[in-house]
Amino acid sequence: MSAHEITLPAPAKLNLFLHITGRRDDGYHTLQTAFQFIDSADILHFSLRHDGQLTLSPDIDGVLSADNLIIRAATALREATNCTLGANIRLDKRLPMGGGLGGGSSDAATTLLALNTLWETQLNLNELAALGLKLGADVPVFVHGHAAWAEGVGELLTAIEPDEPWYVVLTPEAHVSTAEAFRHPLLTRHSEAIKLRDLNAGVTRNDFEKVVRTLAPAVDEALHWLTQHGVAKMTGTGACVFLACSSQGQAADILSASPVNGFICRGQNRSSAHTALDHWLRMHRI
Ligand SMILES: C[C@@](CO)(OP(=O)(O)O)[C@H](O)COP(=O)(O)OP(=O)(O)OC[C@H]1O[C@@H](n2ccc(N)nc2=O)[C@H](O)[C@@H]1O
Ligand SMILES: Nc1ncnc2c1ncn2[C@@H]1O[C@H](COP(=O)(O)OP(=O)(O)O)[C@@H](O)[C@H]1O
Repeated sequence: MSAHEITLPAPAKLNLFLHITGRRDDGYHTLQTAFQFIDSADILHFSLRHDGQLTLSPDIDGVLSADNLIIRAATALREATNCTLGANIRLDKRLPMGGGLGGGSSDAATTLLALNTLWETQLNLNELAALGLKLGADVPVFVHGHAAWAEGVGELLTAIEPDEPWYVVLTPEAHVSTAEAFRHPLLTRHSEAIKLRDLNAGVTRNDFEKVVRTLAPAVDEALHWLTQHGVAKMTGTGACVFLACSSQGQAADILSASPVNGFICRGQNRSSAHTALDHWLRMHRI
């Protein structure tokens, strides 16, 4: 393994709950949520270039390379640090897109972590998270790499240690635009703020569920079906829905009976991107 190359995962997240508590003057909504990572991930491979060029392959259908959060993250890091190096980046896209699993944000965070290492730009995690926040509200939690209680627009983070259960995640055939969900007239925008200690008191929900169920009948059906087995929730602005299970076997059984496609995975409080980066740093004795 050369010090000019690094391969890191970009894990997905679940929003264990999501309450919208208000709206800022700039139109953005304030929320409370809990993020936990799962062991399903995209895989990104980076190799250093000295000529300043940035390449990404393969393309994602429908996303211009310049709009890809990977290229945007790399460019933001280069500009913030006046770095003149470049990279060839390979993306093995495994996560469903636009499903509330945060794959694009996680790809951006993994890119910041990987290139900050290869380029030796030496930003700390707070500086990388601030850069990431300009790309998307979910990027900071992936940069910090720990399950978190989040407030603000998702950037005020407190590390938490929820259980790490097996989950069934269903991926209904529906695309829900985050912007459309946020501007829906029937969205609950003023949920009462709760305290971190109330997290496990059974009082949480995802405030987007009501509007997304009307916008996307496939989400409604998936939630309806999964609820027979326990407290099912949607993640982010959907479309994916999930259920915590008591064992891997129970998760597999529920998935095999499901009329909707999906996968099973394990909750993780530490991001696999950080675990892999630590391993790489140890191998290179940095
Ligand atoms: C609600 C979450 C929970 O994780 O949803 P998912 O994207 O994961 O489903 C995120 O915070 C989503 O944040 P982010 O991914 O940055 O949203 P973007 O796509 O950039 O936002 C699209 C649009 O939604 C609105 N928006 C977004 C975030 C926010 N806190 N308030 C808003 O009102 C804005 O109009 C914004 O222009
Ligand atoms: N590297 C990337 N991976 C996924 N989506 C990306 C990426 N770069 C830009 N996008 C855009 O971001 C949108 C949201 O993607 P994603 O993060 O997968 O979903 P969500 O925000 O619902 O969790 C995609 O539909 C796509 O247009």
